[in-house]
Formats: sequence, C-alpha cells, structure tokens
Amino acid sequence: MTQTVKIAVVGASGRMGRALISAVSQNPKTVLVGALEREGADTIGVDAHTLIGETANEIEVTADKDQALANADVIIDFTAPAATLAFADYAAQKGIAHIVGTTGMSADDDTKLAGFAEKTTIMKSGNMSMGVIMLSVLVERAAKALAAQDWDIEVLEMHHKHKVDAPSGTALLLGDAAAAGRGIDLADKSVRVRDGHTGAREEGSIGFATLRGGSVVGDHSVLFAGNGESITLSHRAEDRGIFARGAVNAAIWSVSQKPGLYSMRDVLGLND
Ligand SMILES: NC(=O)c1ccc[n+]([C@@H]2O[C@H](COP(=O)([O-])OP(=O)(O)OC[C@H]3O[C@@H](n4cnc5c(N)ncnc54)[C@H](O)[C@@H]3O)[C@@H](O)[C@H]2O)c1
Ligand SMILES: O=C(O)C1=N[C@H](C(=O)O)CCC1
Repeated sequence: MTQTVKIAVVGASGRMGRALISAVSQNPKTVLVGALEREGADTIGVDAHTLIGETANEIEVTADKDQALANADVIIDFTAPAATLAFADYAAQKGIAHIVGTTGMSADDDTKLAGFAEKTTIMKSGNMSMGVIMLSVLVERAAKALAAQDWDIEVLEMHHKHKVDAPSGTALLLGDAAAAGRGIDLADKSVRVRDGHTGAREEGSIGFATLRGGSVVGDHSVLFAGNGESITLSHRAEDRGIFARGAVNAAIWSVSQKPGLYSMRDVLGLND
C-alpha cells in the first residue's frame, strides 16, 4: 500500500489556503501535518480544520516555520513571491517537495526558484486546474496551425477585486503556450499595456488585457483574430477547489520525482 502523503499548507488562512486545507482533508491519499501563516495573522492558534467549518483535528495555524513544515513530505504554497522564495530555500535545505501556485513572480524570482530546484522537487504553475492546462494545449496547437495565416493573438482575463498581480499567472501561461505554438519567446513579443496613441498593432505580438472586479474566481479567453473571422478559446473557474485539487494531485505526484523544476503538464503526463 502507498504511504499517505504528509502536506503542509503555507498561507493557510488565505482564500487558496482554506481551499487547500479542504482539498487535503477530502483526499484519502493525503493528510495535513502543518498550517503556516505570517507572523501577526489573526488566525494564529486557530485549528486549521475549523477555518473550513470542519471538526478540529489538532493542526493549529502557526507562524513557526519548523513546527509547521518539519514533518511534511510536501509544502503547498499559494502566498506571495518573497514568501515563496523563502519557502523554496527552506524546502531545498530539508529535501521537502514544493508545490508553488504563487503568481506575480519576476524573471529573477524564477531564476532563483530554478536554483532551489537543483536540490528538491518544485512544481510551479500559474494555474493548477485541469481545464486551464487542457486549454493551454489547445492554444498552443491553434497558434501553431494559424501561424502561417498570421492571425493576431490576444489574451483577456478577469479576476476578483482583491487580486494584486497582473497579468494573471494563467494569462502568462496561456501567452507562453501561444508563443510556443508560434515558435517565439513571449518576453520578446508580449504587449502587456496599451494606453493613448499606441500606433497600429505590431505584427506577431501577443497582447494582454486585464479586468478586475467583484468576486470573479478567474475567467480567461485567448482570441485569435483573423481577416474577417475570429476564434475564442475560453475557461471559467467557478470554484477555487479546481486549483486546490490540482495542487494536491501535484503534491501526491511530486513525492516520487527527482529534484527539478516541473510544470502541471509534467504532472498530467502531457510532456511524455
Ligand atoms: N496557480 C493557481 O492555480 C492559483 C490559483 C489561485 C490563486 N493563485 C495565486 O495564489 C496566491 C494567493 O492567492 P489568494 O487569493 O489565496 O491570496 P490571499 O491573500 O487570500 O492569501 C495569501 C495568504 O498567504 C499568507 N502569507 C503571505 N506571506 C506569508 C508568509 N511569509 N508566511 C506565511 N503566510 C504568508 C497571507 O497572510 C495570506 O493569508 C496569489 O499569488 C494568487 O495569484 C494561484
Ligand atoms: O485568484 C487568483 O489570484 C488567481 N490566480 C491565478 C492566476 O494569477 O492566474 C489563477 C486564477 C486565480
């Protein structure tokens, strides 16, 4: 019989932290062994399962990193860029796998993360839902198929009013998929803001548009605009459970992987 995977959730009382505690508790292959929050958070000392309306089970939210993480096989981390780099350092030193959902990380942050991945297994994805990863595969194929016909590609996203980074990690993941289909580097071709007299659209660019408001969990569309016709490929997240379940599946997968930096396509076997 395979062993139960011991999981610590960091950012435990955030929107995703609560969804993760719930997903870990619902998965028969995983158990919650730690719940970490930042110093001063008002949930410190609260039982993690009571945060999601379940019966207390003795895992208290703590700001003590060693207490929360020491017994974990895997850390699941949907927090903020600086915190994620600190957790990656800790995970690399202790040989704990690290599942990173945090978005808004810079290119420099990603380079540091790749360095930590030489010592432990890190899986990072701007979106952990099955639907978005499938959408990214379709976007890559469409971008490749339409490249010769010179269709313009635009990525549109909308999220709740509390979101602090833009474009979303998902929009960038979809932009990367489109760029891969085109055989180009997104960093060289992306247009992330338009304002004022911008001039005509640069041929071959990939544009981004960001909307924020209300409680929207996450809407993404990739538009392929041709001459006299257009195609839109879309995904709508209705519940944060889709991201949390994807992260928990990635955590189960991660314990049998060698050190390295992986993506959700690796978890789903789409790179084999
Ligand atoms: N990859 C995905 O599938 C996916 C899905 C949803 C959200 N996200 C990303 O996850 C991140 C969190 O989103 P959210 O909506 O849950 O935000 P949130 O603000 O509700 O939660 C973040 C939590 O992290 C905690 N935190 C910050 N620094 C910490 C530290 N040093 N130690 C411990 N805890 C710390 C905060 O106190 C907060 O409770 C964002 O970057 C978001 O874009 C990714
Ligand atoms: O709520 C958020 O924040 C989300 N972040 C991810 C992103 O940046 O794409 C995934 C969707 C929800």
